[in-house]
Amino acid sequence: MRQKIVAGNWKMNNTLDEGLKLTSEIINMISDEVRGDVTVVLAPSFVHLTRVKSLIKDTKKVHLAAQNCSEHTSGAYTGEVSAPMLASVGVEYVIIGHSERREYFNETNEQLARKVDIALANDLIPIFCCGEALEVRENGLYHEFVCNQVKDSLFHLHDDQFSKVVIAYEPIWAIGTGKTASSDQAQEMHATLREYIGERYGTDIAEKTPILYGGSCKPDNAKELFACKDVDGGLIGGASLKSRDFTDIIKSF
Ligand SMILES: O=C(CO)COP(=O)(O)O
Repeated sequence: MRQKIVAGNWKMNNTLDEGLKLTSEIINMISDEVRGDVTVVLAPSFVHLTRVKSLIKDTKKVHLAAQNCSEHTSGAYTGEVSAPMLASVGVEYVIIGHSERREYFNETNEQLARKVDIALANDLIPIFCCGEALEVRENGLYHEFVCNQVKDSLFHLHDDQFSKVVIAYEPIWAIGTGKTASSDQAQEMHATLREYIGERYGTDIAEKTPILYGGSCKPDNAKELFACKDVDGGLIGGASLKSRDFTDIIKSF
């Protein structure tokens, strides 16, 4: 059985008080009712990581992610946050290659490959994001586009390294637009990715790789998306900022 994961990407939202309140509400709401095999991950901003960590550290169900890390280990990179720094405050996962980082901060597949390496070297689990823009979807070349993102940033990894990676398929046209991919569209892309991973790493590893869906995932569509054979959970943006919506999504499994 593949690991099921629901991760909340808070992006650049929430003051400290708001983030702590949201975290406490989520902890309380999921206490008894969430399936044991669902891993819940919260990705607050860097400045809130340590405080959120102190709230979640006694629960086994909620884990901590950062939204990004530097491709460098240390040094004169003003404003950057390194993977060793994240590991040292108890972060377990790191989102790498979100489409907003690719678009607004010009992150390239090659740079993301270096971030993945440095995350793994520091025992952080990369949640590697991929996904196509609307024009790529419409010109029909989205399979090649998304598979190339995965190849260029991940396929240099050895089997044991790749086995630690979580993938998030987030079609850009569905992010924050309210226009989710249909369950058929999500399943099709997830199955393509799994097959492509299988060609490189073999069926065993491909079958164990969690592939999350992201893009306007909400309580009213999560059940249908999560029921797809190759959808192993979600990377949730807007709906992760409301405790009720986020926990309803978690309970959709
Ligand atoms: O980008 C996302 C998660 O990383 C998805 O955002 P929305 O759920 O707001 O569409």
